[in-house]
Formats: sequence, structure tokens, C-alpha cells
Amino acid sequence: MLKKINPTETKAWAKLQAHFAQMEGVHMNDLFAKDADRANKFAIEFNDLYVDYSKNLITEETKQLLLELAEEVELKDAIKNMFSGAPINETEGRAVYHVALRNRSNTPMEVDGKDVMPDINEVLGNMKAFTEKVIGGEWKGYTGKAITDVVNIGIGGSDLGPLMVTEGLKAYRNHINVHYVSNVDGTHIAETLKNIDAETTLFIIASKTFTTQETMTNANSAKSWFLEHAKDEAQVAKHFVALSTNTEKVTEFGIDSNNMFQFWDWVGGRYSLWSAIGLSIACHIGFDNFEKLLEGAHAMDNHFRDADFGDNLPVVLALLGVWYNNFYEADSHALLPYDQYLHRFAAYFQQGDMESNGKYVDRSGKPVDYQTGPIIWGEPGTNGQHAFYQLIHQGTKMIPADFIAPAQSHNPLSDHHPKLLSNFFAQTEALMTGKSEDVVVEELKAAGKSAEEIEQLKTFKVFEGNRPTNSILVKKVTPFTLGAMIAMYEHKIFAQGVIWNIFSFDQWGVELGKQLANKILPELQNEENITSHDSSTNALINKYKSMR
Ligand SMILES: O=P(O)(O)OC[C@H]1O[C@@](O)(CO)[C@@H](O)[C@@H]1O
Repeated sequence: MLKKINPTETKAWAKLQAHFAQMEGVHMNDLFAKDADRANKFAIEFNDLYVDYSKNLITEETKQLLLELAEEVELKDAIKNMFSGAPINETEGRAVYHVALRNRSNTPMEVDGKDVMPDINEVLGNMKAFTEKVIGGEWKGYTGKAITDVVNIGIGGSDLGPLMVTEGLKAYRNHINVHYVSNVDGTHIAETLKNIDAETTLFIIASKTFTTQETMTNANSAKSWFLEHAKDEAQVAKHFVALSTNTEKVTEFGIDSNNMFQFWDWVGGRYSLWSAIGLSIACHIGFDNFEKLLEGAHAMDNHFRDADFGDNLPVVLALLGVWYNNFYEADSHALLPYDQYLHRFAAYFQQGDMESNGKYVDRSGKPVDYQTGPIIWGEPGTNGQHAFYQLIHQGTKMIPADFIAPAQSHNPLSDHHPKLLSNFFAQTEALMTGKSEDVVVEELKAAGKSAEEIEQLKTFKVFEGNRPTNSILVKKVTPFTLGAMIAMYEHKIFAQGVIWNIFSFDQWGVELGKQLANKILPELQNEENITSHDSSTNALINKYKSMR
């Protein structure tokens, strides 16, 4: 079992605190002025990824001290432990083994003494065979027609990953349309059902537990809708498949176990797109591209496991995040992909990061007295520039941000891509360099402003700059590079969890709300005046009852 090291008790932490005091007042402009080679020193190239982390509030000393922190919390051992299949998810007694799902080298990977690769390869084989039948038209619906639409019904990790990847790789799509239903709000399934034909639609019920209220409610509504058309329960088998660890519940729902693609309890929901949960991805972009996604993630896994920490992408990103989160007290981190296909990238990592590291109890069971997981948010560029960049540039909060962009577009229309990339480059430059009052005054003079107007306006137009960003330039967003980028962030999250001495792979925090909702639901199904809660909740429920 790994040592449980409180990061704030390490020597490196004390050194970082002292160093932080010295960094007060340091401006990145000066760091670049002093070192012509800075951009090269703080960059890592990996396959078709170029990560420039030079526009950060760090010196070589900062980097060294952060690396010392990684050493002192025994991050290397923690990585080895994860790759060994040890039950590092201690509160659930499980391994954390999504790396096995994409272990394309097929070396044995054991959980509880059993090599899991044969089972993984069997499921992958079943997925391949199935998607080829669906895509090739061999899989027929109840009226003998080929499948045209796949509806994935799932939520959280059973939705966000497949949705983000099928959007991110839309350029690789085939003729199979994919739809994602997740919210228990009837609107979600109702609006989807309007756009599909029961005769040619395949429903994928994606749920690790096969007990999630939203998913089972949507699944039952989909089944009822389907049977209104097909009439015959026997036809369900042609139009419903399940992705789950829970064979009993799948069978209970009425899906043939032959139509079930299994995964295992050592696959965390938010790390499951590489498993059977990725079936809708394979249906939409083809199994070969799904395998390339796995290959990209596998390449990043090997990099994370083997690369020296100073040249290790997930580790460097993790340490930078700790630097801002715990020393600059930056509460959030923005993911800003300059790629419209990646419009759900930040949303995916809201679960990936915040459900993993949104914890206040450490691995010894004690409440922490330091910050843990940040708030993750973001929207594609250039749209964000017209929404929240005012705050990032001139607000009172530091917002560390990852800017991500492809050098090559899948849609090289006119001069769109050079314009997109010019904004990508300009924003991180502006966030770092800012604009001094002298420059502002000169600009206002050149614009013919009077001395009085200049005096009135100038401070509003000054940009302090010195706002940290990482720039991630990817040659092209392909199944391989997207797989590598997703894995890069997964491992960043893992590394930060180790540094913060928290369990990143359970999610007890999602339980209380569900418990209370289950208590309230029957109270909504009668006309009684409710008094069983606090006065606010009682009032809200009773007001709802008077309004409906
Ligand atoms: O796949 P399932 O078991 O239906 O869980 C869905 C999601 O619900 C959770 O909030 C856990 O309850 C996420 O961790 C998970 O991805």
C-alpha cells in the first residue's frame, strides 16, 4: 500500500512557499527578456503534440522545486502502483485500470492475479464484430431494414466521453447517425425520438451499474416508445444492446445477455470511454478509428509511465496546476480548445477532473487544510473571446488556461483556419505581455483623444498581463491524437490526486443528492402538504404542487 503523504508536510512544499514569496512581482515579460531560450526550455514535444508551457509564472527553480515535490510524494511509485493493477481505489477496494483497456501492446495486465487482457480483447472483438454488422447493414431491425441511427442512453461517464469523442472526431464519421440522451428531463428523450425511426434505430443502454435513475428512466421510455411501433417484445433484441458490468440488471431490463458488452468494476465511469462504453464511438467512426483512439491513449500511457518527470506531459501539467491552485490560490482552470469539434472537451473534463479531485478528505480520512481539485470550465475559441475573456484579461481572478489548437483543419475553407490560429496565438501573447499605460497613452493620442479624455480612459485600457497559459498545438485532431490528449489529462488528474493525497477514483459526493431525491419523489406524487424537510424545501415543494 502506498504511503499517504500530506504534501504540505514535505520539504519541497516549504521551499515552494519560500520561493513563491520571491516570485511576488515577477512578470513573465522579464523572464522572457532575460532568457532568449525560455520557449525551448519550457516545451515538450510528444508525437504530434507540441506543448509550450513557457507562458507560466515559473522559473527553472520553480520547476525544480515542483519536481522535488513530485519526488517527495512518491509519484513514481504511485504510477507504478496504478499500472500494476493494485487496488488503489481503496474506499471501493478496486484497481484503477483504464490503462489496460487501451493496452495495445497486449502485455499481461493483472487484477487480483488474473490477466485481464483476454477478457478485454474478447469484448473488443465483440464490439468490432457488432459495429461492422451495424455499419455494413447486416444488422437488421424488426422490419428488415439496416440501422441508420444509434441512440446512446447514459449519463456522466456513460455519456460525456462518447459524446465528446464522436463530436471531436466528426470528420471521421460514417453514415450512422449518433444521438445522446442523458438527462432525466423528458425533453431530452422526447426531442430525440422526434428525429428517429423505430425501424432503423438501435438503442445502446450505457450504464456501469444499470441502476442509474436517469438512464433507466430514459431506457424504459425508449423501450415503451419502441414497442408502440414494433408491438412485439421479441423485437427488442434487434434494437437494444447494453453496456454494463451488471448482467443481472441487464437481463432484468429485458436485454438479451448476448446483446450485452461487458466491462468491469476496475473501470471508473469517468474513465470508461475506452471500454464497451465506447460502442457508439465505434459505430459512428468505425472500429478501426476506435482502435486508433486506443493507440493514442496507449502511447500517452507509456509516456506517462516511462518519461522523466521533467519531460513528462501529464506530470508537468499537474505540477503547474498545483502551483496555481495551492500557491496562487487560483480556484479554477480553463480548457479552451480552438477547434469547434472539441466543443464538449471541457465538459468532459468537468466530470473527469472535478469528480476525481473534488475531495476534502485525504487518504488518511482526515479533512485537508489545503486546496484540492480546481473548478474546470471552458468553451471553444474563438467564441470564448466574446463571452468571458474580459474577465480572464482584466478580472481580479487568475484563470490558468490551456489553449489547444490543431495546426491542420479538417475544413480548410478560405482563410478561416489562419484566422482561428491567429487568435489562438494572440490570446496567450496578450495574456502574458499585457499592455502598459505608456502604450495605451500613445494609442489614445494617435486616436486624437484629448489630454482630459486620455487621463479619464487610460487606466481602463491597461492590461496587466502576466496571466498564465499553456499552449497545446496538435498537428491535427485525429483518433490517435485525441486519444493521446484525453489520456494526458487523465494522467494529469491522477498525478494531482497523488500530490493532494486524496482518493481520485471514488465519488461518494454524488450519493446524498440522489438519496434525498429518492425521498422527495414520492412526496411529489401526492397532493399532501409537505412538512418533512427544512422550511425552504417544504415551501418549494408545496409551491410546486400549487403551480403544476
Ligand atoms: O454508468 P452508470 O453506472 O449509470 O453511472 C453514471 C454516472 O453516475 C455517476 O455520477 C456515479 O453515480 C458517475 O460517476 C457515473 O459516470
